[in-house]
Amino acid sequence: MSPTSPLTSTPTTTDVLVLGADLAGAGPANLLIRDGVFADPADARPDAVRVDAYGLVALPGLVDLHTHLREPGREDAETVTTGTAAAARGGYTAVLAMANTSPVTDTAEAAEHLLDVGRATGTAQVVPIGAVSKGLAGEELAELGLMARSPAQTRVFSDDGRCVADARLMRRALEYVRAFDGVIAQHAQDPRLAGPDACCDEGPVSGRLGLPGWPAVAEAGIVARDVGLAELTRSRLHVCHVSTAETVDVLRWAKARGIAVTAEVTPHHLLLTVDELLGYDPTFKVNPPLRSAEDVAAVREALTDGTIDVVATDHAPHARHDKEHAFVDAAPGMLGLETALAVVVETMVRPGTLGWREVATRMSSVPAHIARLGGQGRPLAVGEPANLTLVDPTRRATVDRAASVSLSRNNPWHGRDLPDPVVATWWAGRATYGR
Ligand SMILES: NC(=O)N[C@@H](CC(=O)O)C(=O)O
Repeated sequence: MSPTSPLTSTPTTTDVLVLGADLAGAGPANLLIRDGVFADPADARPDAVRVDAYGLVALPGLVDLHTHLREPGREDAETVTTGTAAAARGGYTAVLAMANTSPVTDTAEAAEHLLDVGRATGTAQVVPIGAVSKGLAGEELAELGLMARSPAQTRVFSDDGRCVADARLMRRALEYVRAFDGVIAQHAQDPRLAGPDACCDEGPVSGRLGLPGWPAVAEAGIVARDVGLAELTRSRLHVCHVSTAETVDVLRWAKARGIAVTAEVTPHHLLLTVDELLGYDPTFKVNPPLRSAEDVAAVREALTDGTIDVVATDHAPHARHDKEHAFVDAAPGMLGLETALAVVVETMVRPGTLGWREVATRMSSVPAHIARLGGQGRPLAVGEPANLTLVDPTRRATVDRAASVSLSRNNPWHGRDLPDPVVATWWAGRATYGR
C-alpha cells in the first residue's frame, strides 16, 4: 500500500471493513472499524472502505513493554514522533517508554509531560514508565506514589539501563508499589560482577576477543534475589530482557512456587548469538549481551512454555556518534520496534513452535495486562477499541537500515533476509501504518 492509499488517508469518521482476515488463528472473519472501536460488520455502511485481508492474519495491536524513545533529551537519536512511527510500522499500538531520558522520568510532572507529548505527537499510545530511584542513582526512591496518582497513572517502574542493585531499596520499591498494583521491572545486572565495561558474554568468545566479560550469574543472581523479595513483599516483579539459561531456571522455580514474577525476552536474544561479536561491530553491542546458542535455545523454550511471558523489544536507538566507536566504548543497544514481529515469526511461528494465538498473547494481551493498561491487548471483538495489526505470514524482505523510520541506524538485522509481516496498523481506529 502506498502512503496515499485509502488506508492511510481514511478519515476516522469513515467505516473501514476488513474482509476475511484470520483472527489470531481463530479462523477468517470480517471486522468493522467505526469511531475508534470494532462494530458489527453486518452494520457496515455501503460507502465503507473495504480492505481485502483474505490470507492475512489479524492480531490485536502489539504492546511493547520496553521502548527507549529518547525524548526528552536525546532527540538526535529518537523522538516520540519517530519512535512511535517505528512502533506503528512494526504493528505496535502502545509502547511503554523507559525512564532513562534526560531528565529522567522520576516525577509526576515528568511522567505527565511525556504523556502529553505522546498524545500530541505519537502514532501509538505512549505510556511513561517511572524510574524506581531518583535520577536512576539507586539511592532514594523516586516519586512512585505521585506518578501512580498522576494523569499518567504509572504502574510500571524501572531504572532500566541500571540495576536496582541495593536489595533494601528494591524491597522498599516492591513494598511501595503493591498498594496500587504496580510492578517493578528490573534490569538484572549485578554491577559488582558485570560493571560498566562489561560488554561481551563471559566465555570463550570474550577470552578470544579480549573484551570484558559479562557473566551469566550477574543476571541470574539478581533475579534469584528479586524473586525472593517479591515473595517476601507479595508484590509484582517483572524481569527485563532475560538472556541466559540460568535465569530461565530461576524463573521456572519461582513460578512453580507461585511468586508473582513475569519476564520478557527481546527479539535479538531469540535469534542472535555472541558469535556476532567476532567482527567487533558495535551494532551488536547490547545490554545484556548476546549469549550462546544454548542460551538462545533456553529462552525460546521458556517463551514457548510460558516461563518467559512476553516479547519486548528493548528498542534502543543511538546516534551514529555514540555508536561508531571501538567496541568497548560504543553505546549499548539496538533498534527493535520495526522488526520484532519479523524475528518472532522467523524464530517461533515458522518452525511451528508458537501459533498466532500465542503471538497475540505474548506480544499484546499479556504485556498490556502486566502494565495494567486498559484498552490495549483486548480481543478483536465488537465494542473493543480498534487496535489492529494486519499481518502477511508469507512475505519476506531483506532488511535495509536506510529504510527505517527510526531516527537511528543501529539496526542489527541490516542485510538479513527476514519475514516482512506487518501490512497495516490501526490505533484506536486510526490508520497509523499501511502499505
Ligand atoms: N539495552 C541497551 O543495550 N541499552 C539501553 C540501556 C541498557 O539497558 O543498558 C539504552 O538505553 O540504550
